[in-house]
Amino acid sequence: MWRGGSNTRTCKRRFFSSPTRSRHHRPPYMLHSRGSQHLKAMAEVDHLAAERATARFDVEEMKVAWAGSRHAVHVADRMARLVASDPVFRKDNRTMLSRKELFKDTLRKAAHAWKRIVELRLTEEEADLLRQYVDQPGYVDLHWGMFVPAIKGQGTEEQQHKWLPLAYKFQIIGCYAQTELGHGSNVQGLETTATFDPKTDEFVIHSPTLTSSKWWPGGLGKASTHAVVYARLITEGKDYGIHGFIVQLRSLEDHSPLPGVTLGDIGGKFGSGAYNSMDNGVLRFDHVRIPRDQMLMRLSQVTREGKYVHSNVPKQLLYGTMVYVRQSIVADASKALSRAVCIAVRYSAVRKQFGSQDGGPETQVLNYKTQQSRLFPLLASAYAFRFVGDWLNWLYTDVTQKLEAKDFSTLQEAHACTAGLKAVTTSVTADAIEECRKLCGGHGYLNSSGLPELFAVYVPACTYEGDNVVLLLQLASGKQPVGTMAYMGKVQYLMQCKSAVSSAEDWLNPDAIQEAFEARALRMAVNCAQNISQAASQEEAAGFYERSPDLLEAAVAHIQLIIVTKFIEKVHQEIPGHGVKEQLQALCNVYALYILHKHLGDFLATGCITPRQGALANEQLGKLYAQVRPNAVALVDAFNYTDHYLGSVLGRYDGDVYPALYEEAWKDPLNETVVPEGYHEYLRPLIKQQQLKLSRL
Ligand SMILES: CCCCCCCC/C=C\CCCCCCCCCCCCC/C=C/C(=O)SCCNC(=O)CCNC(=O)[C@H](O)C(C)(C)COP(=O)(O)OP(=O)(O)OC[C@H]1O[C@@H](n2cnc3c(N)ncnc32)[C@H](O)[C@@H]1OP(=O)(O)O
Ligand SMILES: Cc1cc2nc3c(=O)[nH]c(=O)nc-3n(C[C@H](O)[C@H](O)[C@H](O)COP(=O)(O)OP(=O)(O)OC[C@H]3O[C@@H](n4cnc5c(N)ncnc54)[C@H](O)[C@@H]3O)c2cc1C
Repeated sequence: MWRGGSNTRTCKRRFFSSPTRSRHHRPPYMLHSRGSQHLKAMAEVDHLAAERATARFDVEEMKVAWAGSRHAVHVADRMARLVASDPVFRKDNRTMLSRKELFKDTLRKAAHAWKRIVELRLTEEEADLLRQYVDQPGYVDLHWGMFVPAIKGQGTEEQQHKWLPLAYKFQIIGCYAQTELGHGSNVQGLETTATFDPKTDEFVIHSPTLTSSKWWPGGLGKASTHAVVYARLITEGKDYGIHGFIVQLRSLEDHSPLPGVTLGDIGGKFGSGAYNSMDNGVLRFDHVRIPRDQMLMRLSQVTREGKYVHSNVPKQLLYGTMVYVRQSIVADASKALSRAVCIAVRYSAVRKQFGSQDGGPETQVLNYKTQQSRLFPLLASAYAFRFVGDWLNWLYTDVTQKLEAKDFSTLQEAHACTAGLKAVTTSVTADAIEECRKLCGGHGYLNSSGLPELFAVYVPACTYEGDNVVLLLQLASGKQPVGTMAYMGKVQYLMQCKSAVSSAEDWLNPDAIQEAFEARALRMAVNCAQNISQAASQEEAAGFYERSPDLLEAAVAHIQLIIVTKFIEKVHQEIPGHGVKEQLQALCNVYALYILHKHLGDFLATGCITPRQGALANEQLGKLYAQVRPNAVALVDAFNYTDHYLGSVLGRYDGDVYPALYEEAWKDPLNETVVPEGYHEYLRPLIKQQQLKLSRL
């Protein structure tokens, strides 16, 4: 019932029928969209071969651990190669396109992707992977990611029967129109109205103020024909709060806006390329009429007479689509982070600076301890987010099944986990992409490094689907010691326990890590609760407001505990492949001890560990970095990304960075002419004027 989308890992639904399937068996380094001569040259050199030779584990098996199964590796590989080998999906020129060109390119790619999906009879799982590897935000994401899930989750069976087949075949294109100019975070503050008119059996959708204009919905600006619009339901003179309605916006004949509908794009966004491929839109309604049965009526209904009837389910199920997308955003965080880390690790192995005063080889920057201490925690975080993302997907599927059976007991836990994990993983990932840019020095600032665009396209994830601060504050409510909160049941022990760590190696014991993280999270939560009750002599809300910065930190501590716990659980499982488990163990320890080191103040202030134990954790961290070093390149190879998907001259599989950087520079439109446009208008007159002045002296 709550469910927005389907679990793509298991779904085998095919889109239409077709005679053939494509088969590609080339290794990733053959997948550049360049000429065959270049491919030949690339196959001959592997500047990272020495790095790959030092790996102490089976990379192919690590690919399986990363992807989740052999099947997942195989499908992802096939879809990535399908995209990389198709010239329509070229993206190396993206940052040089104008907004109009970029948008048209997005439409072309989406149409071509759909054509291939139908021709090759791809399953839903394959189609979604193809969408991901095309790697260009567009209306398709919102159509499949929010419009369809909203109808699935909030529509009655009858409504699903009517609307979903149209949406599945792209006979209509939908978006998710919730946010308004005046309100985004505060959903209950939305102003758009849907007033029932019993005379005509219709709802009248209206934007009463400027601030009630829908603002931001992706796909709305130019592409969508329909939207799920969130509006205040008014019937029999009473306001029943926010509900969802399916509203047609544009003609299915010529795409013109329907009467009473004003809509357009909200304008250019941060960075070149990046999220500018998306038509985030503005929408106003002037008394637009829709039939009553276009209110999404699974959770509540309005009868023909105008009576409001609420089904006996929690009203928060209305937010189900957001929960669905939040859990998919957590899975995406590990993808974005691993891309950035892959680029930074490979380039750091290629890049050399200093170290030789006599003309001998310089030092690979990856060998600098400072580079390792900045980069390896990010590598470990990528793996950590991947595994916690898998767990969250499981939790989401589980809660969805329970909801189908009218069991709402895990709803709050699922909301808290998706909200908190979305907030922490996206914030860390956005910062990490920027850190990877810096780790690549000056070349990281070039668009051809792929990092500026990756950052620009990723950073709104900290805001959309719920501002991260607003989401973290959601964790503070309704804490019952169940599920991931179960450790709170051990309050007496955790409030007074002392860590037994007495050597750096002791920090390799997962129990020691787990206990320190649990004690820290619990003590921070208890401190908050005490401070709130002290601050709130009159009412709890005042104390909550007063202490909200502390609550935020306590929420982060709780989420970090979940991530650490899920990583430890993963490593406890049976993991096949030579050395794979050992590498994951090392990365798990890097992740946990890095967080401990970074938030040492929390651990010390709450008395969970002593300053000496903190120092020992840092000592162990240094040893772990040395352990990761020879495996670093192979650990990013295990992400199994094609050069096309990475989109970075610095992150190339073959490490042949310099010719690629050089070649890329010449492709810039500024280099189309030797003498730039504007020379005769501005440069020449200036130079001549100065020459004239000088000759007069
Ligand atoms: C190329 C062609 C390819 C074709 C391919 C086809 C193949 C397709 C195959 C598969 C498809 C898959 C596709 C997936 C794609 C996915 C891509 C996704 C792209 C992402 C793009 C993002 C675009 C962005 C969209 C948006 O941003 S939408 C708008 C989002 N807005 C928000 O998030 C608003 C945030 N605010 C809130 O959520 C709420 O206002 C609030 C802050 C939670 C406060 O709620 P409120 O009710 O006002 O008050 P409270 O008192 O705080 O809460 C009351 C109560 O309710 C609980 N609660 C709150 N929320 C929830 C919840 N969600 N669930 C359960 N419970 C909830 C809360 O805890 C309180 O509980 P208590 O009373 O017990 O304390
Ligand atoms: C790229 C992009 C795509 C989007 N796509 C869609 C879409 O498809 N459909 C859709 O409906 N919406 C979409 N949105 C809108 C998005 O969901 C909202 O922007 C988001 O929910 C944040 O809301 P806001 O803009 O109102 O921020 P605000 O709430 O105004 O945030 C401003 C500041 O106030 C702080 N703040 C707000 N409330 C509190 C509080 N209670 N306590 C403490 N601090 C607070 C925030 O932390 C932030 O620092 C998109 C946004 C972006 C950027």
